Amino acid sequence: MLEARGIHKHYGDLHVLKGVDVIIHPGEIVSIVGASGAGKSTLLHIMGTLDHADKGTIAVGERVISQMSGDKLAEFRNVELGFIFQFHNLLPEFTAEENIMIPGLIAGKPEKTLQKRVKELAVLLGIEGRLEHKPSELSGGEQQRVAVARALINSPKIIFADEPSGNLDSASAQSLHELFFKLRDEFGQSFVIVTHNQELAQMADRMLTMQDGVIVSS
Ligand SMILES: Nc1ncnc2c1ncn2[C@@H]1O[C@H](COP(=O)(O)OP(=O)(O)OP(=O)(O)O)[C@@H](O)[C@H]1O
Repeated sequence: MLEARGIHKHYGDLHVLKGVDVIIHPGEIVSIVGASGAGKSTLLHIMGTLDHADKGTIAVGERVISQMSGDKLAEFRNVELGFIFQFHNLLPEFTAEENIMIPGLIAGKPEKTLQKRVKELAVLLGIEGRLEHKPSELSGGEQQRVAVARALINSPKIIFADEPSGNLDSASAQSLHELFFKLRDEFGQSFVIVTHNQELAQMADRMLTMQDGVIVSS
């Protein structure tokens, strides 16, 4: 499904990724762990095409996405990849429903189709009663579920999550983690998750441990 080969990244003199290889299979939940500064978020961003590698290739299915750029890459990212961040990055002036629809509107899908999909996702994620509210009127756990729905709206091949439960209390974190596994079990959704949460990391199908810019165990 996703194959990253020989990924190198420098920030100035800092050699952050030193030849990283990763394969993500369909329907797999992979966690990435390691000490602060090991390069986890940098790797996640490069796999998700939010940042460029200095060297190496990334392919999703048959497509070598590391060679794509501009509008083509933006379109691919919007439709085929989903993202969940620690701070959900919801737009404060829009309702939960509008936030969830945005990647679908960007992809040019009809509003009626999107409204139907939002309703289905909201029921699945347990936020059906919160759709008319703005992010500031939602709990942290609800905000993160809205972000999960937004990541799912275009049915992406892979969802990349960077510390998705880093800002949640332990009960909300646990229920978010259970949701990831439910989405995997019911729909075969793949996830790549950078986390300091040991419980989540251990629950994953595979755990990649990074140290000083390389994967030391997988
Ligand atoms: N845009 C940037 N410019 C310069 N240096 C950067 C940039 N982004 C990350 N770095 C540096 O690259 C190294 C790896 O950062 P990265 O965020 O990938 O680590 P991490 O393993 O995700 O850490 P954490 O667990 O603390 O989030 C760090 O030393 C960081 O300071």
